[in-house]
Amino acid sequence: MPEARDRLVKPGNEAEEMFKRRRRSSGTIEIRSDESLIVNTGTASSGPSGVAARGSGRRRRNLYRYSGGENREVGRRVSRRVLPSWCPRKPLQDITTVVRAFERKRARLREMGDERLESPLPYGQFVHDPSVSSSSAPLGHNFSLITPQPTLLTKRNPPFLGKVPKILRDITDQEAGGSEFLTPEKKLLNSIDKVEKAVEEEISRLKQTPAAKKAERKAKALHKLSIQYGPSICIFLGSNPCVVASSPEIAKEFLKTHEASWSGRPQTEASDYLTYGSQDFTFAPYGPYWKFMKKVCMSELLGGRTLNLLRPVRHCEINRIVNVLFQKAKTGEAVDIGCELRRLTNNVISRMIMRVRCSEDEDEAGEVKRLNKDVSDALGKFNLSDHIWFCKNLDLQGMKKKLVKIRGRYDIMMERIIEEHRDARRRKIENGDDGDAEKDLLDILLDISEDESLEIRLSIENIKAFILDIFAVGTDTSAITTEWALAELINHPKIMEKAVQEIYSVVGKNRLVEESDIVHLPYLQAIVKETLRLHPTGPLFTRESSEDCTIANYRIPAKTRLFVNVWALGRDPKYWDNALEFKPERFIVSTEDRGSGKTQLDIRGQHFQLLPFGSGQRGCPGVSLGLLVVQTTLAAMIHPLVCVPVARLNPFPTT
Ligand code: HEM
Repeated sequence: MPEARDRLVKPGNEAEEMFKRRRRSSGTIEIRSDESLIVNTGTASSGPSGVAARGSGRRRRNLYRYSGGENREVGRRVSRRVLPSWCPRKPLQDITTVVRAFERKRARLREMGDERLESPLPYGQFVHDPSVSSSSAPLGHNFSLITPQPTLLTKRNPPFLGKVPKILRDITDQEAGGSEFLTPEKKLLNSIDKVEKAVEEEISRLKQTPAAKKAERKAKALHKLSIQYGPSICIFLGSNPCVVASSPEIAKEFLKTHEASWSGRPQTEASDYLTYGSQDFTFAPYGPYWKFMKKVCMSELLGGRTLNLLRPVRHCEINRIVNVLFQKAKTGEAVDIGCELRRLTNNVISRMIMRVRCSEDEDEAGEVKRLNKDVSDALGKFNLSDHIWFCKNLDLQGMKKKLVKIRGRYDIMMERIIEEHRDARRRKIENGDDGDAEKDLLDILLDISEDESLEIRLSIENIKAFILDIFAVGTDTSAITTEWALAELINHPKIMEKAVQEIYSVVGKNRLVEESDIVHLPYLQAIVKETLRLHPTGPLFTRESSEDCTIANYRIPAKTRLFVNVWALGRDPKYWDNALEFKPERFIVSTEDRGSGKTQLDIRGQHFQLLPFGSGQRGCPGVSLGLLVVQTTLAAMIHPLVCVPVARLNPFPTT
């Protein structure tokens, strides 16, 4: 942190002067519940820079603003961007006030016996690492997996989960004792370094928030609007007209009654460029090419036969994650569950497509993972050029440059992988071996592209774009669903207990759950459905109209965007009793219920109050794969085994 150090080396030891000045001031510091600090400077108060503050003895409004190193009073024209009066004259030069304030708040909370200090953990298996802030990730970032021990249930969490407060506390501890040999400057430097590092870490974590989680926040905001204005609302995103469907009836109108008009997808600059001009599947316009790919997907690529063929790949990856968790539990190490789950789904998809794992130690695999992340980020980012017509060619956010780089890297990697596959295929043909046993999705796509009898010939761009699609939509979705399911189970120990008992009764204690067990685990299936109802990973899926149509008496022009608010549909009180409660039992149909004509709620798009995979022709073609991965992984993670089998990491040889 060279700049901070430079600031401190000033003639006349300015930092020490400031320490003294601060000690002289008799002001008290209050802390608001949102952790912002306010100085109550007493009757003859003066600000840190010696400028008198107006009024006295009251909570003061922020009257000082940082300008050219001085915290000056700004008078009546109070700027909205002002620093509070306790703020030091130069940023981060003296943080003792901040540190002391946090100390006081801690002491006050201790006096009050803050309830949060007393809260027991929900379930013995997972302990939240208090040093890490909670985030939109259902499990936060770090969870320690601990072998179930009843005593652990009483372990207490400290009041604040944020990392920065913890560091500030450490700094005060450092000040309190043991560091008397350090000069004030050294202490300050250490503190500034620590705070800066922590803030940088927090920011980079925020940046890593997957697009699916950001989408959930948007869905919540639109839900609030729909409560006020009704189930179908029209909004403008820049110059683009959009409609939002927030009730099952309206969703049905769009997705079933007028399905043909709403089977397109809106294009964005990112989707168009990364998919070689929408030559993929997800963003392809509704037409003959899309229909051909849909047929190929359902019969070949994501159909039952291919899924069976690639079952060992999934089994092996689930085995691996169970091993990792078990090893870490033995040593008491913290596990970032979200990260492990994303690694699992990345590996599953990557190995199913091209036999390459996404583990960090292999160069190529690491690049697959990084690219996947960059592509998801680019596709999920709000781009002004997509919404404001005069920004179209300006590239104000530097998006175009980023896209060119990402696609360049992707081209290089994919061309090499395709070439390797072609070589392997040639060798196989020369050896007279044309069996299906070790075919991956890329092999199947190459077979299709070489088949001259088909109505559409796939180009290399089509293949590359399709693979990019599957990575973008097939990895995070399954990982986040599993993470949410785990979070719900941790918060509902009785449901967890019931699920574990069910797994015991079907699988026993000596072997790992397999995909073939899932049909015999109805309660586990219900848990996953309930998770998808409350936490759909596609909370707001989009379509675009190809022609004018009239819905709910509103005339909607062609090229209007549709947002289906799946998040709101799953909470509609008209369809769900105690909609906010996590209750898997609502998906269990007893024999008596069946006798009285009650049927299972369908999750594949027949019931419009539950659309986690969309609906109709354009619905998700990866439902079966997604459900298999989520259900089996969840079952394997909550199933306490007597011994954990050693992962066979390579059932299929990598090319
Ligand atoms: C829990 C996991 C998953 C969820 C919640 C999910 C959800 C969705 C949703 C909501 C859509 C939009 C549907 C619509 O417009 O009606 C979609 C589309 C799609 N999904 Fe999934 N998905 C999951 C897993 C997967 C997997 C594993 C794959 C493939 C390997 C996949 C491939 C696709 C594709 C290709 C589309 C675009 C379909 C089209 O435009 O025709 N999904 N998914």
